[in-house]
Amino acid sequence: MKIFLVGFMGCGKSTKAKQLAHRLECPVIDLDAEIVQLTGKTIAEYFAEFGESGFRNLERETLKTFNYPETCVVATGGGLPCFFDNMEWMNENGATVYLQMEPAALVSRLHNRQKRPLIKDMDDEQLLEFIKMKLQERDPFYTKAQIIVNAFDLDAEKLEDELKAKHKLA
Ligand SMILES: Nc1ncnc2c1ncn2[C@@H]1O[C@H](COP(=O)(O)OP(=O)(O)O)[C@@H](O)[C@H]1O
Ligand SMILES: O=C(O)C1=C[C@@H](OP(=O)(O)O)[C@@H](O)[C@H](O)C1
Ligand SMILES: [Mg+2]
Repeated sequence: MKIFLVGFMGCGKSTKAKQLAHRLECPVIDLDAEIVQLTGKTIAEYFAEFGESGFRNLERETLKTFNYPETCVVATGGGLPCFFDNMEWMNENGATVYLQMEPAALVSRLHNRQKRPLIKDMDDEQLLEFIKMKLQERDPFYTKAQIIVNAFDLDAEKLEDELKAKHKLA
């Protein structure tokens, strides 16, 4: 079973994917990190060179062509479910979990903005407005996930229990 974690930047996908994979004793794949490895560029450099549309094309390609192990946890980038048919593809090819979090909590998690080109020059106030606007646009995609959890106080054990209940993980 492939488990895809989706949600807004800062909700903890990359962090929780590692913890969950550790509990399940399976590999973790972070699609942003795979893109960095594949291209030899940071996400910020890739955006600067090829624009957001270039990044979205490569992101889709990476999602769909990666040679996934049978069981793994996959951290997706925050925008990935909201382009092309990526969300449907994940729902058809694995289990999907939306790590949901309030805008103000997301702001408090997003200290390291330089790594994230969409928000790199924003102060807290601008970021809060941006998140409120973007979440309205993205929530309809995220909420297509099979499991929706509150990401604020989420621990990996609870997440594992939810997945076992819903997907009969071994
Ligand atoms: N449970 C947590 N409590 C506090 N901070 C967290 C927690 N989980 C992640 N973080 C921090 O929040 C930020 C975003 O986490 P990250 O896993 O990179 O999110 P995403 O991949 O969804 O953008 C990081 O700085 C990380 O250290
Ligand atoms: O929300 C987005 O559009 C993005 C989120 C980032 O991933 P994280 O959600 O892991 O920060 C990364 O893919 C890129 O900067 C674009
Ligand atoms: Mg991440």
